[in-house]
Amino acid sequence: MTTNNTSPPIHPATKLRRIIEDPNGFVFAPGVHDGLSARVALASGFDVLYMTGAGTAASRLGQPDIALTTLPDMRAHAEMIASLSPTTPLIADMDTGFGGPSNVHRSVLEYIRAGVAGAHIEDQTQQKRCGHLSNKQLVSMDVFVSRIRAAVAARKSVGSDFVVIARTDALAGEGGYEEALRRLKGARGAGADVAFLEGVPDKETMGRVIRDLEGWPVLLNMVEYGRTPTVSVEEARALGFRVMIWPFAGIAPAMVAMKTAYKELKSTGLMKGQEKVTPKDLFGMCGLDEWVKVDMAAGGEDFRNGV
Ligand SMILES: C[C@](O)(C(=O)O)[C@H](CC(=O)O)C(=O)O
Repeated sequence: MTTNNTSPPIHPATKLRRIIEDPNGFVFAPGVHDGLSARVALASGFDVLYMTGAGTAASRLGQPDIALTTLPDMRAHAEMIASLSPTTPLIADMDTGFGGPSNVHRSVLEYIRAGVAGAHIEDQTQQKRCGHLSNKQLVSMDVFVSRIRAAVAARKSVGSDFVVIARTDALAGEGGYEEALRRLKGARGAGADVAFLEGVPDKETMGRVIRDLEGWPVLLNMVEYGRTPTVSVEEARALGFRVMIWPFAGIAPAMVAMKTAYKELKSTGLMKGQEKVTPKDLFGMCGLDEWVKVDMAAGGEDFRNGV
């Protein structure tokens, strides 16, 4: 009998679930909005990534975060990002789950097949909008809980450790905090793994939700210049949050850098003052060396004389 000493890599969903189930575990994920941002985040040492839906709408479609992205858009984007480092957990935005329980069920199976480790599903209506905009419309608590129930059933149906994150946008609605808490507790009852209170307005509410959901992992959405005051990773952790995402960490600075560069090119006809980036630097960031190794290992000739 032959033995194989190399254990198979741990599936990223299992990795994520283990961190979340460890009472001292903490997940800290930067937003990535496309392949390049994912590459840069990985090269910066992040070991969990967050695919922002707002950033996906902006980078893939050039559109605002107002429900224009469909399941195929989000799934394809997530699959591409997850494929760049198949062992790194990717948490992805799943908006409303894209319909009724059957749609949510199917969306979760699609994300699992795409290699996504976990996703958040919210209680806005189908025509949702970014959680940091005004006049959001909510579905009833029953509809929300049925979305979560469908998501949990989907992951269980394929024996996946996929992490289901229940997001409520109810804080901004008429029922305020009490209604949001009721919804999160309902989602917990339906088997969600993590609570996500969207648009937390102050530190007092941060502490309150942690206390009120004691024993259950809570996510902090750190959208800078949104409704939530900026807190550091250390502070979030000290407050008791177990997951923290920074959705705009890549896309906001990228937009600023592009604006500056395009403006300069348009007005001066030259690109000056930028940090030097050669084509090889860019391709190197995107895995050129690994592809050269793949080619050589297979006995290919393509890169024998260098690139
Ligand atoms: C977390 C979020 O769903 C996202 O798409 O990244 C957004 C972020 C944003 O648009 O500010 C949200 O909070 O709704």
